[in-house]
Amino acid sequence: MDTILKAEHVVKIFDTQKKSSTKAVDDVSFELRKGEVLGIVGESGSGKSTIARMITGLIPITSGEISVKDVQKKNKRQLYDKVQMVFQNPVGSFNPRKTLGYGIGESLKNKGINKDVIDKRVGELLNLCGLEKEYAKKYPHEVSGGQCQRAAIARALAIEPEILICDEATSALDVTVQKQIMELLIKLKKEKELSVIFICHNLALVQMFCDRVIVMCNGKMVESGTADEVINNPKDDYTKNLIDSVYC
Ligand SMILES: Nc1ncnc2c1ncn2[C@@H]1O[C@H](COP(=O)(O)OP(=O)(O)OP(=O)(O)O)[C@@H](O)[C@H]1O
Repeated sequence: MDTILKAEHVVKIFDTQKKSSTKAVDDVSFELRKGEVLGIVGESGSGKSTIARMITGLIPITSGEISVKDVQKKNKRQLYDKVQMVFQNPVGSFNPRKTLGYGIGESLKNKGINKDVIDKRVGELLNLCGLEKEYAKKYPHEVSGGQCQRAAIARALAIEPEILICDEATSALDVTVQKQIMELLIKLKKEKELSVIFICHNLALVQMFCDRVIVMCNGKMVESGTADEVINNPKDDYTKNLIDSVYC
């Protein structure tokens, strides 16, 4: 499988005050292959979201490098077209005064695409994500959390990115809806060859749906491998504890 994203010796230091700083990510290297779902797990504060924010260019990298295939260094426009992100709180991520359809089509409008084409595309995107096209007329507060997360995924897919980063995107949803959203991501991976980075606390979901997993602890990557290897046969003590705390 082709490598689509490569992180090499990535470090992120946050300077909180003059005398104190936090090494949120410490010498992390990994790669994402085309059409795979890569899970990132680890306790709260272990650096998972910081990795996601560096990949999308929301925050700068202190040292090391993250390269995305066919994206020139520091070209934010190219990066935005290739990498999209979905967050934990779908309702809050939409403008409450605008319809879901408006939110889904906004990036296309910004590209100068005409309204009829956008409306058609929004309907297709909603269908792809398991919602009827009538949902385009609804407001974020008029739909369930799971439906809103589907709409958020539709919005992220509007400009046909190759990489989707889901940062705790299922965490606020109940278990059945979490599984449905994961099944949608797997469908998109198969149909669109989408590569997904799935940041999640739920190891059972990660084992079920991710191809490979990396485990973060205090900013360091302590283990990586296939989901089955890491979860059924963890080598690192931290991973063992993480798994025991969930399954015991
Ligand atoms: N903007 C910031 N300024 C200072 N410190 C930060 C900032 N953002 C994150 N940190 C710190 O970096 C570390 C890693 O945070 P991060 O949000 O990446 O963890 P996480 O693994 O995603 O946690 P969670 O699972 O709770 O979302 C934490 O110690 C956090 O307090």
